[in-house]
Amino acid sequence: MATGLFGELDDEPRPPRRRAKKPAAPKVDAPPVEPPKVVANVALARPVRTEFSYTIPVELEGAVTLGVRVRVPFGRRTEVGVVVAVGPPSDKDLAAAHKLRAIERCLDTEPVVDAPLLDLTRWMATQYGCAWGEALGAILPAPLKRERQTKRIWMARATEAATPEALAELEEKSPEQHRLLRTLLGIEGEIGLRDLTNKLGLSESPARTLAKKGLVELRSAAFEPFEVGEQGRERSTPPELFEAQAWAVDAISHCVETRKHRSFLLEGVTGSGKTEVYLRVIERALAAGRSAIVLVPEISLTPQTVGWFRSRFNDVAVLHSRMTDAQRLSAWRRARHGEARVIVGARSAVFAPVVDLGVIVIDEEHEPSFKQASTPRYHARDVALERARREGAVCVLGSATPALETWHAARTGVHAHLSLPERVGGRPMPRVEIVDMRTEPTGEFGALFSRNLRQHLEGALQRGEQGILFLNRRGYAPVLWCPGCRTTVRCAQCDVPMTWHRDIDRLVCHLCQNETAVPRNCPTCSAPGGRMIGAGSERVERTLRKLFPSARVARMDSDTMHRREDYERTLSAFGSGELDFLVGTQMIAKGLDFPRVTVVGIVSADTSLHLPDFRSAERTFQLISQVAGRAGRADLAGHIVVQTENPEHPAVRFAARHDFTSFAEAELVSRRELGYPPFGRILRAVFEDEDGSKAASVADSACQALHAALDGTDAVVLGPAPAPMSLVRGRYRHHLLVKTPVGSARFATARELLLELAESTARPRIGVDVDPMGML
Ligand SMILES: Nc1ncnc2c1ncn2[C@@H]1O[C@H](COP(=O)(O)OP(=O)(O)OP(=O)(O)O)[C@@H](O)[C@H]1O
Ligand SMILES: [Zn+2]
Repeated sequence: MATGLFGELDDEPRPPRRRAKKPAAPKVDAPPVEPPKVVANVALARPVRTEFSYTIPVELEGAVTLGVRVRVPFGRRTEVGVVVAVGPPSDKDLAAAHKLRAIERCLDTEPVVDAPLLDLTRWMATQYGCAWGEALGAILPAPLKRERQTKRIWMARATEAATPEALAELEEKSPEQHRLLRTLLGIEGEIGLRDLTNKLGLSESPARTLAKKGLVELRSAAFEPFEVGEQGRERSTPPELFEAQAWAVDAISHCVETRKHRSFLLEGVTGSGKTEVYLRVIERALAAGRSAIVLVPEISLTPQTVGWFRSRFNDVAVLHSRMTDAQRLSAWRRARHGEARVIVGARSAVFAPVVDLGVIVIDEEHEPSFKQASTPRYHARDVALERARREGAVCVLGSATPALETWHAARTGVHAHLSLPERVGGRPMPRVEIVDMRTEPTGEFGALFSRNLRQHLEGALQRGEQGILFLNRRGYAPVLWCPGCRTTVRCAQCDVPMTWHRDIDRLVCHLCQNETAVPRNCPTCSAPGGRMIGAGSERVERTLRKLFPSARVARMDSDTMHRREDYERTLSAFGSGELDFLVGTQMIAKGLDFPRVTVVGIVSADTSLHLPDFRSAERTFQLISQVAGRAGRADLAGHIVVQTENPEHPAVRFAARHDFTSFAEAELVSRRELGYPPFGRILRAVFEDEDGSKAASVADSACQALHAALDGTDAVVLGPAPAPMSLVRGRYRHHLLVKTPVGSARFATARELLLELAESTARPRIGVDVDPMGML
């Protein structure tokens, strides 16, 4: 039985990186073998940066070509890999000719990866320091990574027997079953079991046990060929372009039509009609016989966004993380055979095997979610630029708040800089008022809703308009604090405070999803009277309902939105005016375009301001601008209220004035001084182990090795130090950073050193992140 090609499913956690076992050597008295004339190099998804040579049996000659998947023996098992080269054996192969083993089977009649994509994955492997096979693993759809495809999935629902009593009984005995059943009880109808367990961080076994007990019904269902936003989209007639839009469309399309590779930054304020520019460029790319890929952050893959594309083009395929195997494979095949010429998707859609790629659009290009958090840790923007360059395509990076890297690149001529400085129809940007929460009287609602925000919400409610309230934190209160011993209740597995979720009356760890009952007395000093401090989206929702008892309110965060249907239903209710206020986390920050929204409240602008990350000001600026951009998009004027305890912070002040340029200029000055991107490059290594001292000591020796190799050069080694998240799921975490100027040869030196260490170390687990987007 073959093990999964590149791990079973790409969203499952990867096993710790270990040194791969070399195939067992045959007995010494094996008869001498004729050296092979031709061997195949096969990339396997193992964390060793090398390919493996195999001989090609006669019956497979001709079938084994570049880019096909093959099954090969590996150690005592077999694995599936991709053929990346076929040719005469190397000297190394010849020296070990008696050890070469033969390919067992060929799984494809035509290559699954074409030559340009094969080259692109090799570039990725070098760039991000992973095995070629691991990079290939990122581009193939999950079903192709397994030899056998699953055709059915499990749907779960709570049964009649799942009464509150039955649920309460599980609470002590089996916290995992309790968590699963409780969540199921909160869902109307059924939900895909894998979606649910992935989200809750559980295996499928609690579900099976619950099914045996009769509390959960599991139904095996065939994949349904349903896609987002497929139904009921009317063809829409495109509006006449405004001058700035027309100019941008022409500049970009000209390159697409004349097959000239070029990259563009399309900087356009929120509501300036960037999407219309993408649509027109794609239209012209299609007319020129070429294909298009549109990348959006997963979170904005809303029916609304997708609908815009479906309403214009016939052959759109959508790729997102919640698709079933069959849907993903079908979209991928349609792209490959030229049936789908427009692909809309999240990060990994950058690899869609379209025919004659003409343009890649990255909307909200500054979003950190374009960087993958696990191996291969690629950034879809960088991959898109590289792919476009290799395939003679055009890359369009669109944003109201470009990443400083992108903006700097545009300023220095790397990207052509196009801008849409005004909102569609000359509408004014919404007025932003900053409220200093330190001076706001703390009454019953004061800490959460300033007088100013209350007034605006009240006005909107009276006029029949709508409001959006944003707080990037879920739960009711993020901290349970004991005034007796001045400690907070923390997760047993992670070094973070537990969040009180009032709807379920549990304390939840946001890192590992563990829950406990709310203790009556302080677990540290046994004193009663713990205080719930701070606020999350649940608290905002409850307080809002108290403030405006007649208002119709919905909350959108990952606790209330379990399925795509939930999300779609809530948004469409909001769109059709069945709701007055929408409360939510970053789930509602972007992409939404509702004409009746006139008030937006940012309940606290401070959540991202004090993160230990050099991008915290940039993130804060982006979040405020995006959320603010949801208001006043049609004929009604918009009001934004930004509540903060840091009203003087440049990120807050400049965002309130919609002044990206001044913010970027100021921020770049400090980036330059500190040698951070875009002026410097960063490498980060994280050392994780259950044994904290082991993680610390290996991090320490890694640092010494880096100092020995780099001291006296332009590279700076920082650390080691405990990572900001210093304990997660029982693993202690230490990290170090290497900083070099852009273009320094030392960057590669440091990367190699760290990668070699990571490959040769079983414990602690060492993760190396090239150009990291986060420092936690
Ligand atoms: N030329 C045009 N004429 C009339 N309406 C337009 C035109 N271009 C765009 N619009 C409309 O203006 C609204 C805002 O456009 P769009 O959503 O593309 O802006 P955006 O720049 O992508 O905004 P955001 O960054 O906030 O998502 C949409 O409802 C869109 O249909
Ligand atoms: Zn935890």
